[in-house]
Amino acid sequence: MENQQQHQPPKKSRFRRVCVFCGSSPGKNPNYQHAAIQLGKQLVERNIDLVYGGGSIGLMGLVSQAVHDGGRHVLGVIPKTLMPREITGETVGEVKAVSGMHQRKAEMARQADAFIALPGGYGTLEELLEVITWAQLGIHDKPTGLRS
Ligand SMILES: C/C(=C\CNc1ncnc2c1ncn2[C@@H]1O[C@H](COP(=O)(O)O)[C@@H](O)[C@H]1O)CO
Repeated sequence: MENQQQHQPPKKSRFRRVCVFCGSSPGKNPNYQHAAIQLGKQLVERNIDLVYGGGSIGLMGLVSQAVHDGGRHVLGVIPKTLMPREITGETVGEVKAVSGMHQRKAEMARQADAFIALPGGYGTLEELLEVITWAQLGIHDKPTGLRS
């Protein structure tokens, strides 16, 4: 049984790169941090790369570290002005600096095949609602999910 589990073929996904929106804080409930790490590991298990807001703090830092540690590509998209606030220490993967918040969202949406939102604050909510309304307007037809 143990051997069978070790030799499971990798799970296949129709998505190549998924965008994750999540909090720049770790949140009060440890389940949120656990969910961020688990989501990162599930992306790795399915051979899916990550695009996200580029921060190294909070849940953003946890999910990006998990994907990077698992050997998948991480693309962080972040406005230059937010770097001192949302990046502390080493960054993981590729960091793309953009000129503003709108450019960030547009670039994340362009790069992703689907969107997943984890717990977060107003920023996460804003990002999630924007991609939902873009879908409503027919700007994209990429699936959007919420892991609450
Ligand atoms: C300021 C502008 C628009 C409205 N605000 C935001 N739009 C997009 N992303 C945002 C906004 N405010 C914060 N963020 C980012 O969301 C991430 C998570 O933040 P949270 O509050 O911890 O959930 C974080 O990277 C924020 O930078 C101008 O168009």
